[in-house]
Amino acid sequence: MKDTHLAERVDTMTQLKISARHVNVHYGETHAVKDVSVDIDANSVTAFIGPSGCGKSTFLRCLNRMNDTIDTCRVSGGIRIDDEDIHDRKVDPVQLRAKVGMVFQKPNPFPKSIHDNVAYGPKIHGLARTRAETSGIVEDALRKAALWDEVKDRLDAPGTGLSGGQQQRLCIARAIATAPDVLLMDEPCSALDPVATAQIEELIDDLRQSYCVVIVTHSMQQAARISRKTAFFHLGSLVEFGETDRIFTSPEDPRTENYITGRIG
Ligand SMILES: Nc1ncnc2c1ncn2[C@@H]1O[C@H](COP(=O)(O)OP(=O)(O)OP(=O)(O)O)[C@@H](O)[C@H]1O
Repeated sequence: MKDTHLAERVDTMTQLKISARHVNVHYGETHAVKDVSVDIDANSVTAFIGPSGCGKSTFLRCLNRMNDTIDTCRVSGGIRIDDEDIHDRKVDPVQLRAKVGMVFQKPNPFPKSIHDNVAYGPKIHGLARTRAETSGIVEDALRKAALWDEVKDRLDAPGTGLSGGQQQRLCIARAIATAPDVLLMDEPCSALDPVATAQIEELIDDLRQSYCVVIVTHSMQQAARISRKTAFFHLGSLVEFGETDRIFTSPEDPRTENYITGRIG
């Protein structure tokens, strides 16, 4: 009996990727994220949902210290990834962002070729020393982003010339190319049509096997389709967090229920 408990505990421990404790974020006088604590699993998709302005994106940006780049923004509390404090003095935020990649709402390829968009990160992080190594990383990342077959014959063409959905997959390939463990996605499908959205959702489902994916979405249907756990935010607070199926079928907090039934938000 004891052994079973231990096995369960070890299993739980090995699955934990990100642990946030009492995270608060202020922009000047605005208290955007209020005392948020949450544990996020490895190799899993976790969705952040909630009405506009509830702090989902702000909290997401805490996970790779992207808020450090905003002058008025103050973050307090603890965030550990693989049990390492991401605010420790020895953590270089640029390295952290390579390990915790980010994909934004609007596809934002660099004004460079498809190849160079993906090669850029590995080059600046010293992951590729030779042309052959770079090509290998580019191909691997484009394959993982389910884009290789569509672009392999035109790697020198500009990334900005691709369709919206292809551009977003290029941005995912760019994030993957620096060998991250975590992929943060801030409404990655909101600028895409339903076909491109379905392709990205399918891709996220594949990526889950190798990465910890955290996605902010306005679409509850999307959260229900792709995530294993869901966090519902409201007015800066994390109101409820748990298995996605449970959150959508039997939420514990009336605010969650009001949101998923369309009464707020
Ligand atoms: N750069 C910023 N400077 C000042 N205030 C900001 C900034 N970014 C966000 N805020 C404020 O912080 C609060 C949370 O915003 P945030 O963008 O995190 O919410 P959200 O839930 O992601 O919203 P949405 O779904 O509309 O993107 C809001 O009141 C917003 O106005």
